[in-house]
Amino acid sequence: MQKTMKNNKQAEKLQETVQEHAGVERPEEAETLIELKDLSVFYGNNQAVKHVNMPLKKNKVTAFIGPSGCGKSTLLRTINRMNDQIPDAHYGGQIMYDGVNLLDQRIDVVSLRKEIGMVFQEPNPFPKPIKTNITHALKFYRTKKSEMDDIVESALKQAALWEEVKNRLGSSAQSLSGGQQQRLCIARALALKPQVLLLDEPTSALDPISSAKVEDLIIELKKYYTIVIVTHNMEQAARVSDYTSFMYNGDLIEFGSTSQLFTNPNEKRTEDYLTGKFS
Ligand SMILES: Nc1ncnc2c1ncn2[C@@H]1O[C@H](COP(=O)(O)OP(=O)(O)OP(=O)(O)O)[C@@H](O)[C@H]1O
Repeated sequence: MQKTMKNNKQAEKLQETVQEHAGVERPEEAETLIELKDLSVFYGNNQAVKHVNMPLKKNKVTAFIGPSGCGKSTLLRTINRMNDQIPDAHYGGQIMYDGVNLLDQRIDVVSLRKEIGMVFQEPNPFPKPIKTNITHALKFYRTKKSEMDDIVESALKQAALWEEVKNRLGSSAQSLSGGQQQRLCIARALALKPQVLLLDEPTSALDPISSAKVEDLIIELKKYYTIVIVTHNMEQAARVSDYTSFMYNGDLIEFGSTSQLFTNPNEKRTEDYLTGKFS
């Protein structure tokens, strides 16, 4: 018999949000783009992620939630091998994408990061003109000069920033607001035509209005991209994600559709976290 979450204010609010926003699709009904298989991540002897099995669904938003230090960002950064930059980081298991294990040492990580782009917590545009922020990386991929303007316009339009910056593309990116800078960082990733966008707490440094714009953008972008987001904000996870993974102490405790996980979790620890019994 299914259990329902004991009522408290936080749980009730989350349930309302999820009912308003989330679809009812079940994981087995959606196409898997990336499969994490028995994935472990270590920093030296410290195992930050423990034997995680999880699908990432195509053209869906998956949220990673859980208390601080549970391994969300580590898991996210492993997907496009950003953790390779940490000297004693190492992995076990597989990340299967298009028949290839992304953890294979023969993988070209520069091409991988083009395919699987990342946006960080703090907006980090280059201290250069807005346009250069988009074109800079394109040069490494031999993009023709004649195509640059079209790519800049299309990336900024997709990131819902074009109207705000089209008349000042030569101005410094640092003249933009925090929220605009974050959308510029999203545009910079989109210009490389990725399949997947990894977002590491993309709104935590933003004011509520800018956060809402980025959330609207995420919902719009999933038509074209597969998105994974780490967030501490449960309301945000309930608003933007189709699937949610709850992590605790390096373990994946529960993965499911956001509507199921937020309204009817299978695991007691998920319920306790969602009802604020620990944070
Ligand atoms: N660069 C690093 N070197 C060594 N250990 C690290 C490093 N980054 C993270 N860790 C450790 O890995 C574990 C998981 O950290 P991680 O940042 O992935 O968790 P998180 O859930 O994203 O936390 P938060 O919500 O606070 O950002 C923690 O024990 C952390 O101390």
